[in-house]
Amino acid sequence: MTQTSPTPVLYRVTFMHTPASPFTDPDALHVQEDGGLLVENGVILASGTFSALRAAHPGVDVTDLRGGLLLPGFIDTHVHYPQGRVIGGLGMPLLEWLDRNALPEEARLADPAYSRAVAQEFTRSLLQNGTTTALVFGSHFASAVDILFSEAERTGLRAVAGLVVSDRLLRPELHTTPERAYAESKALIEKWHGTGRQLYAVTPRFSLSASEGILDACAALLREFEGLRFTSHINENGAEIQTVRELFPGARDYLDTYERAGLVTRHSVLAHNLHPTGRELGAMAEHCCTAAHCPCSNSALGSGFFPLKRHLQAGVHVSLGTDVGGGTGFSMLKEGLQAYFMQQLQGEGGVPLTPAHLLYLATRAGAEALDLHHLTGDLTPGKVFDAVLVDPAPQTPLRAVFDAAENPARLLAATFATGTQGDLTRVWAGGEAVYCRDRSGAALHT
Ligand SMILES: Nc1nc2[nH]cnc2c(=O)[nH]1
Ligand SMILES: [Zn+2]
Repeated sequence: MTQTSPTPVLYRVTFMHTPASPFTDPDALHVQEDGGLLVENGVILASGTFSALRAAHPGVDVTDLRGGLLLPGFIDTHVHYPQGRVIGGLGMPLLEWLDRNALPEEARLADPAYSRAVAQEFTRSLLQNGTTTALVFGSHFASAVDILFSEAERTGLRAVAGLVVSDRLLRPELHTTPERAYAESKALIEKWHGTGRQLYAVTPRFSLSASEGILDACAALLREFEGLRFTSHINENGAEIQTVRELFPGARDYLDTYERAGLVTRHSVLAHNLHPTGRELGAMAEHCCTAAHCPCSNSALGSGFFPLKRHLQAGVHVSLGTDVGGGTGFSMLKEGLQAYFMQQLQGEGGVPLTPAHLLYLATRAGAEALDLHHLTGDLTPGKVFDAVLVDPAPQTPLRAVFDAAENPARLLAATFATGTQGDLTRVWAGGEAVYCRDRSGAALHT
């Protein structure tokens, strides 16, 4: 990635962010109309009203973004790098979808030329959707993971990613051994963990495809290297859960297959968790791990409703993920809206989500899940300037709402309800403009 400019810039724009959680703090949403954000060397130095910041910093160049709405860069906590080209495999439950749709494509990433093209599409898709940090489910091939990290670093995406490891029940070309999984992961960790914006996540695909030996190899890596993250899948689909039960007769439940190997910690993010037991929720809360909620995928694969209320009551942290390609695309706006819909559809059992909840789930909740909230996830001074500008073009549905809005809260609600990638015109990662689209629709970066 190119160096950030050391020259300070004062951005003039209405901005919103959630430095706290609306699930616990009713005043979590901060709205600054006609705001100012002073950014230098990629870091936010000061924030407030534009007029106050202008008075305090009269000589600084101003970038005028009035008419738009600035939000923190989105944080997608569950998205599969090798599945961008198989979005849209509708009409199948999880295990059939994996066999027929996802795994044949994942096998193609053995070819570095193919994986480079996919990595470029993937990083571009995330950035142009305003996602500046992602917990990425990598590839089964070390060469493809290396290519992903180099593309992420080149484009400015903060990827928390790793080699996906499995040793049974997928396809032979996707299987490895505990020894090879350990050795290949270690080499990637030594090259990429903490390099630039990149971090490493130890990633067994799911217990269904992982022997105890390979889970132990994952645990050895977590013990050996500081600050690694861990991610996998859990409790997504009835047939999957039943198979895991049969494969691990000694485990108390699905979580226990990871827990007894020492894989469930503050740095663990488990995707889905649609069908948890009370014990699993209690243990997840105790270990301070996160459930990544992926509502578009849950709907597309017919996996079920996410029991958000039970997670919150148990004290389990929840973040949001697109789960491309089980999910339907890279938009965290669409994902937030689908989360809202699915809670609405649960009636009394659902949690009524406000636009502040959706913004929190799409930004700060992900930063907390990844233990990166000291760096990103909101726009308070001291944070890196990871941000996205919503600035709908004239004569579009969202522009009509923006122009008519009587208060800024309406802008946020409408952005989630009807905003698309086409309404996002600029994205910054670490203060650098990594995506920019002019009014004609031409992409100027990435
Ligand atoms: N949704 C989803 N669930 C999984 N469980 C194991 N692999 C996958 C995957 O690729 N997508
Ligand atoms: Zn997934």
